[in-house]
Amino acid sequence: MEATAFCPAHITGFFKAHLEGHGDNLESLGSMGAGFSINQGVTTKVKIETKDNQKSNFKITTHGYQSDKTDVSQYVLNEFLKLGEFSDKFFDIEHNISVPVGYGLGSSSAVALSLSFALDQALETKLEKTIIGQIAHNAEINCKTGLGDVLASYHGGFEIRVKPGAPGIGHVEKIPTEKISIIMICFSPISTNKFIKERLSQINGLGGKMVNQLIESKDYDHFQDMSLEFAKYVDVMTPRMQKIVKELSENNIKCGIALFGETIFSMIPQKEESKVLDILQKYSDGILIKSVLDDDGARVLNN
Ligand SMILES: Nc1ncnc2c1ncn2[C@@H]1O[C@H](COP(=O)(O)OP(=O)(O)O)[C@@H](O)[C@H]1O
Ligand SMILES: CC(C)(COP(=O)(O)O)[C@@H](O)C(=O)O
Repeated sequence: MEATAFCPAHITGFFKAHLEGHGDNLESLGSMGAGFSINQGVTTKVKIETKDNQKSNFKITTHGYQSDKTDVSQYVLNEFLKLGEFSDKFFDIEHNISVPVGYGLGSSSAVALSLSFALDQALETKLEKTIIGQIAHNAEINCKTGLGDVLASYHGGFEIRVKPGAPGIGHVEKIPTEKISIIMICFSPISTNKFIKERLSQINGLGGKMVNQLIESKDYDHFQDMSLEFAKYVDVMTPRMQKIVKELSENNIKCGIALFGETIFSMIPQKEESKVLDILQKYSDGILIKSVLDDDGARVLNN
């Protein structure tokens, strides 16, 4: 039994945390906000074998960008283990992570959701799609690695999260766009876990107001302006980021900040791509990523 699934990386431009909800069940927690999913992300392959005399019942291998922990994957696996009698099974899990981990590109949510889809397929548990999403969402909330990324990357596209919560509870409004390119430069990671534990309480209503404004304008340039304002407000702008934002703006190029990371993104018409690349390529200490939107969201891949 074997299955592979993909989940796009997701970038948040601004958000409002919802960490108190109905009875505090994890599915009702999350965030409102806005962002977009891209066609790079995490591909997860699950192979289920018969357990021999291995000590553990699972092995997690990561290809591509590496991470310091795998607790998100373990949470998802444990939730599936509760669904049946799998004590004679060995789970060989392989994540292929094509975006850097910890830079605001939602790698942890893409790990969780691609694994949840792959496990459902490989185990033939035939869960409802929203339940598959809820398992991944709960892993993120539990490990404090994200709030709204699972809801967003479940749906894909350029989205406004108008109601917080896991798939099936939260709602997104997708904003249709012309064919645009996404260019990003990533300099250093910011731990979402640390931010949620230490600084989240200092952020108040701005993200919620921005959601309402974007519902009105539905415009990606407006989204980028608000993302910059939000990043200044939550005080994540470094001098290096300010310098690049200034240079892009002097060349009439809009950009925003990926939360939480020292990462700048620019959503631009495809014909302007080379202008942005020419500027960002000079900063050779950053990881440059060129992408397009993924409109489909997380999914099982046919092998
Ligand atoms: N299987 C996993 N793969 C990648 N990261 C994981 C995994 N399990 C837990 N994590 C944690 O999630 C963190 C990445 O999440 P986060 O800080 O939110 O960054 P990102 O913006 O990339 O989502 C990693 O540094 C790691 O501590
Ligand atoms: C911004 C964040 C809280 C974290 O995002 P990341 O660092 O990519 O895990 C996100 O989950 C959201 O709710 O919008």
